[in-house]
Amino acid sequence: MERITLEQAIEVLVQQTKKQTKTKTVSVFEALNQVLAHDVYAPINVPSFNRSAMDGYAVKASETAGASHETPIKLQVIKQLMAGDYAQLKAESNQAVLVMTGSYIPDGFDAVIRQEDTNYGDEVVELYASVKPFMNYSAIGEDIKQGQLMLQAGTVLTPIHLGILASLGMEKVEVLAPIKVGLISSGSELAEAPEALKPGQIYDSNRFVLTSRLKQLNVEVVFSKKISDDPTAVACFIKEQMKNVDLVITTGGVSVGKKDIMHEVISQLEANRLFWRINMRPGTPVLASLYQDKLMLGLSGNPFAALTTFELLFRPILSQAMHTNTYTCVRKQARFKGTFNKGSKQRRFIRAYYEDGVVSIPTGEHASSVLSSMLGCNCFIDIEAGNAGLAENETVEVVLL
Ligand SMILES: Nc1nc2c(c(=O)[nH]1)N[C@H]1C(S)=C(S)[C@@H](COP(=O)(O)OP(=O)(O)OC[C@H]3O[C@@H](n4cnc5c(N)ncnc54)[C@H](O)[C@@H]3O)O[C@H]1N2
Ligand code: MOO
Repeated sequence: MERITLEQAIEVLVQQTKKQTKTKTVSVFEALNQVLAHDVYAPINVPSFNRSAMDGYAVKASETAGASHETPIKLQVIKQLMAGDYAQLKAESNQAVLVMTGSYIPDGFDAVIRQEDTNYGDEVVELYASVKPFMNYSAIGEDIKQGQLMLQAGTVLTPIHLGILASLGMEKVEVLAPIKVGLISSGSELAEAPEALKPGQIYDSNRFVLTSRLKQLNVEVVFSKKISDDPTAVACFIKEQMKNVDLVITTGGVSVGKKDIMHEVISQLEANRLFWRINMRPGTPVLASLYQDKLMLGLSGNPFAALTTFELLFRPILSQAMHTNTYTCVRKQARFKGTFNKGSKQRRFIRAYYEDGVVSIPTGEHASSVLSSMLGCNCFIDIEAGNAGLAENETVEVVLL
């Protein structure tokens, strides 16, 4: 089978991804990182009344003209309104209302003079400065106007979004149900703590990286299982579990070795192979298939390869499923700092750190089998096929994580 490009692979995967149709209603408190199912229009004005932005006195601006320490103006204080108080008043001439920051400003008053510019009077207040109309006055709807489109369907909810929903008095919100993913790391060499390592074994790290990454992306991880290199065991497990998930991700067993069992798994399941091998390093031998009309994404077992192909392939799938492009990797041009001498016949992604238009690479190993030098990295540099290496100050393209 011909190797395909990364873009072709993404296109095939996205085409086979069904959009999530299930929604659920959650409390705004629980909605962090979930995808909004519908547009939200503001049901109320925020604030829903004219309010004071200062501790002071609500006045009519025109009645403060010319006030100074030499020529104070006296107003009658007809009411004291703390934040949360309300009173229906009829403003008459030369009157003021003592207000606090956040207090309701009764109709007829159009500005607030801060208390520092007064004698703090209780019944009569002396003003030592004038104010312009709407000074220190936060008008109804200043923050949000009733009827305004506030949040669009497909928004991945952040703390600010939740604050906005809360300020609109919304207790619950309808979100897309997270998609369900099952994860399998395959390999007879894989151990898991507290098991002691036998000679020839390594601890399974892929499952921990990918499961936690899926959770960060608000995906429901239905199972996360380590299985030995036994194609029948893996096929049986997938057969049994496929009904519970929207997609299965596996790591390991996709290359050409005797124990690269995922080819046999696909054949036992009679799944439909979509592609095998992408023209890129790391992670070349990605094996994608369709089983029971659902995607199975077989990633390489090498930890850096598994992580890279997960980010590059799964995020477009998730964006498609969740009706949003928020998960899609952001690309930027950057100035390369350092040197990278490894030439590359194939397109290559290397781990790096991007900040303020400059990208640098870690000093550790760049091998596909090495996870630790990913520490502190926040992007990949996308290096085109045939590149001889990277030179200082060269402009490169980075994919942000
Ligand atoms: N003769 C050839 N050999 C290999 C080729 C090739 O074209 N011809 N391709 C190489 C490339 S490139 C890659 S990438 C790997 C892909 O191997 P697999 O995806 O089949 O993965 P495994 O062989 O199962 O494992 C590779 C490596 O990663 C370790 N591993 C596996 N699972 C985990 C895990 N969950 N946590 C941590 N480490 C894991 C495993 O022990 C191996 O060391 O094939 C090359 N070979
Ligand atoms: O494709 Mo592999 O480059 O070693 O991860």
